[in-house]
Parts: sequence; structure tokens; C-alpha cells
Amino acid sequence: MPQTASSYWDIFCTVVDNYGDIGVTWRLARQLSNEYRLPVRLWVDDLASFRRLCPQLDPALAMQNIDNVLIGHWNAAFPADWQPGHVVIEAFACELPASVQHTMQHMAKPPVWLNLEYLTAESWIDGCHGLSSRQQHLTKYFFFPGFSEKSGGLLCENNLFAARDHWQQQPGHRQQLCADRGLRPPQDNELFVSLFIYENEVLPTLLECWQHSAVPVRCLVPAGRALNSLQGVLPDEVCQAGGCWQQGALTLEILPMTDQAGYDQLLWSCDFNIVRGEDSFLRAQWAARPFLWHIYPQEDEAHLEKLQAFTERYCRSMSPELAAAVRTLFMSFNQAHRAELKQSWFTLQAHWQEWQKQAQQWPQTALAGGNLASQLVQFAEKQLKCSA
Ligand SMILES: Cc1cn([C@H]2C[C@H](O)[C@@H](COP(=O)(O)OP(=O)(O)O[C@H]3O[C@@H](C)[C@H](O)[C@@H](O)[C@H]3O)O2)c(=O)[nH]c1=O
Repeated sequence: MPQTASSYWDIFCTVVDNYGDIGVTWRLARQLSNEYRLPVRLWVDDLASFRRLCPQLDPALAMQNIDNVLIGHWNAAFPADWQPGHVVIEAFACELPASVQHTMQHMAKPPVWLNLEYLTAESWIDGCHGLSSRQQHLTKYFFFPGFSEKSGGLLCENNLFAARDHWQQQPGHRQQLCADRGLRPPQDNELFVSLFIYENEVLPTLLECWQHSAVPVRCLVPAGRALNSLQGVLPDEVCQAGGCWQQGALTLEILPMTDQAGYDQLLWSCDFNIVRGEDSFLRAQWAARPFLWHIYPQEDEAHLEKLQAFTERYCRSMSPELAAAVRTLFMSFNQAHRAELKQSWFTLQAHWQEWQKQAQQWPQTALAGGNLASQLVQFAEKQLKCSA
């Protein structure tokens, strides 16, 4: 059905660095379109980065339709007379084009204007979620994703857990993943690990632990920043997609990046996932397997409070021994404390089954604030009704 300009949801995203901003908005755009049947336009300033997660995207096009989302290149040629739809989301405080703000100020019925914030488990967001700020004639609302009942909830497709369960119930899927990516078939008792992180000086310590592991460890590394921490550990020719390195019980293989669906399948296939940022952090939780978070480092160390707030929540229903070891693992990996990291990894081996069980239950607990897309739709509908 043809859409009128006013029926669109417009999402604006600037790619600050890495892939998290576009990763989150791309998932949200598809969910709003495919599950809620909303016409969605996603405006992105850096299509080359976007293409890393969405290989069918053509960075040369000003406008294209993929997965029922209209994707627009947000660049200097953004049309000054462009008309926004009835909901406008600016992701992560990216500033809307001045011409768009100007148009919105002069509309008889301006759109519902929302700023989608970064995800955090910190409790202060409970008092801020949904607050508004007056911007001349317009109102902007602040939407906070989170783990609590008072937050805006978490990004999670409605069919995700069923798809994950279907994948994980059949060992053939791990074999298929290895075959599709040109990897050696899985061995019995092998611990599969995925590793998608920033530079981290204690990464070699973790690799050492795995080299001396009692079970074989297969570490799958999507090519990227983690490899900068392995210079001097891995021979140069290994440090690229297709590279493979074996030492003691550890086999490390470097993979090319795939689209998000392929990355989700990698997480579902692994026994332990090491992730970063915001989106892979959440997807590892949805994989329902033990995981470790390399949080995005901030200059004033604010990330450590964020990390602590998450581990406090995540470990709440664990036994004291498991909780202490998980907290130490997360903190020592992010603070580069070698000895604690090593110790916590060994301690966790004795509590692995409990951690696996906890990881299976965690997604339901994490979703106390509900599903972010559905919360957004309800929130926008309420504001639209109020302004009618
Ligand atoms: C490894 C891999 C990742 N991905 C996707 C998953 C995610 O959507 C995306 C990675 O995003 P993140 O995990 O959030 O990590 P990131 O480090 O790339 O992004 C970060 O950017 C900073 C600017 C923000 O402040 C952080 O909060 C965070 O968003 O890449 C693939 O699609 N295929 C792959 O093969």
C-alpha cells in the first residue's frame, strides 16, 4: 500500500564509531516494520559502515528498500523541503538536521519526537524514562532502554527465542555453521567461544588459560579490533579472516564479519560469548549462554559504574560463589587485572553448569521492562492521541 509522508516513522542515526548505533537502529527499524507493520525510514550518515552488517546495502544509493525498511543516506544533500513522518526518533542524541527541526517547529501537527538513549542497567534511568524537554514549540521525549519495570525495555524480536531454541536444540546447526564458514567440524567436548571485543591487554591471559584447558577450546574471532591485542601473540599471517592458530588445547580461527542474523547464529552456536558495546552485549544475553562483556570504555571511567550496575542485576539470583566469580571475571577483564582474571576463569569451571542454567533463565528476568519496540509503539500512540 503506498504510504503518505505523514504515516512514516523516521529514525535518524549517526555512526559515531564502531557498529553499535547502526546495529541497534537497524534491528529496531526492521522490527517496527515487520512486526508492527509500520512504514519506517532509516536515515544513516555512514552507509559504508552500515554495509558491514548488511552486505546487500549499496552505499552509492541515496535511497533503497531492504527488508521493508526505506534506507536513506543522510548527507549534505538531505533535502531542505523534506517532510517528516508522524514519529521521529533521533538515536543516541544524534542531532536532527537543522532543516528538519525548522520544518517540525512550523508544522500545525508536529511529529512525536523521541530521543532513544543508550542502554544501561543503572537505576537512575527509572526516573528519567519518558521525561520530556520543551524545544521552542516542540516537545522531545527521552526513551531509556533498560532492565527494570520502569524502563523502556529491551530490543528483542517476538520470534527470537523460538528461533534460538530451534537452532540450539539441534547439534547439527553448529556443524552447519562450521561447514558454511569453512571451519573444521566441531570435535567432541570442544568448548566453543566467540570473541568480539575492543583492544584489551589481558586478552593474551585468557588465551593462555585456554591453551592449558582440560577440554579443547575453539575460539572464533570475527576480524576486527580484538586482533590489535594479539600482535606478537599470533603470527602476522594469521591476523586476518581465514587465519587459524593452534597452541595447546586452543584453536583460534578468524572469521569475516557477517550480517546480524549470521552473528546471532554464531552466538547461539557457542558455549561462551565475549561481546562488547550495546547490541552484541544484548544478543549474547538472548543467546542464553554464559558470556563476558567488554564494555565500551569512556574517558571518565563512567563505564565501570555501568558495568557494576549490570553485574549487580545479572548476578542477583546466582549462588554467592558463582556471583563472586562472574563479577570478578567481568571487572578484571575490563580493568586489565591479570591475576584476578585467571583466577575467576578457573573458579568458574567448577560452577559452569549453574552458570549455564542461570543464563537460560536470564532473558525472562532481563525483560522485566518488556519489549522496547512494543513500548515505543505504545508510547508514541499515546502522545499522538494526546495531541489529536
Ligand atoms: C561481529 C559482528 C557484529 N555484528 C553486529 C552486531 C552489532 O549489531 C554490531 C556491533 O555493535 P555493538 O555490539 O554495540 O558494539 P560496537 O562497539 O560496535 O558499538 C558501540 O559503539 C559505540 C559508539 C557505542 O557507544 C557503544 O555503546 C556501542 O554501541 O555489529 C554483525 O552484524 N556481524 C558480525 O560479524
